Amino acid sequence: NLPAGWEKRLSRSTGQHYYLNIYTKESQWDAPDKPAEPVQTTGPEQVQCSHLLVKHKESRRPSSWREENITRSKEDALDLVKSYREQIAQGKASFAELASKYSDCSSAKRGGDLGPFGRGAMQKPFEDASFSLKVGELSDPVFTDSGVHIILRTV
Ligand SMILES: N=C(N)NCCC[C@H](NC(=O)[C@@H]1CCC/C1=C/[C@H](COP(=O)(O)O)NC=O)C(N)=O
Repeated sequence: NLPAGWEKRLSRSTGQHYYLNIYTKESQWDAPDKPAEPVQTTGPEQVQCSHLLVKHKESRRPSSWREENITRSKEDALDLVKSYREQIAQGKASFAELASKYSDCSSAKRGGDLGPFGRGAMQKPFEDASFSLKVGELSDPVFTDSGVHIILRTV
């Protein structure tokens, strides 16, 4: 029978069976004769990201250079972050421009730049999002105890 790490599939177009390597997602017509190996992808040691943080009343520190006492709801923070993301994605504003104006993090002064960081530096949801972005990619909204972020991986 089938070696480990493979799945037998039926090709709808040809009616033939093919074999899918569940790790690499590659497929082949002939039956595999040895187990498929999990691929070890470690990813980068460090990344550099900028972020735009919108805090809300449940943030771990509901205060920032912009606003002494932040009282907006988490939903309102998410709506704001989505609107900023839309403006950036549509090329209506640059990430750095909006981060410097609206980010509730002190990194706003640097267009949102956090500098290079490795795993273990940032809160886990932020780290996981940052390390899964390609260089130049803009994240979807990310929630941490600090608030709601969008993240741009720059290096
Ligand atoms: N290594 C660098 N450059 N600085 C140390 C970062 C420490 C780290 N910070 C975060 O995880 C939050 C979320 C992502 C960015 C970030 C920035 C926070 C957000 O604002 P706050 O909730 O703190 O008021 N402001 C600064 O720390 C942490 N482990 O708490």
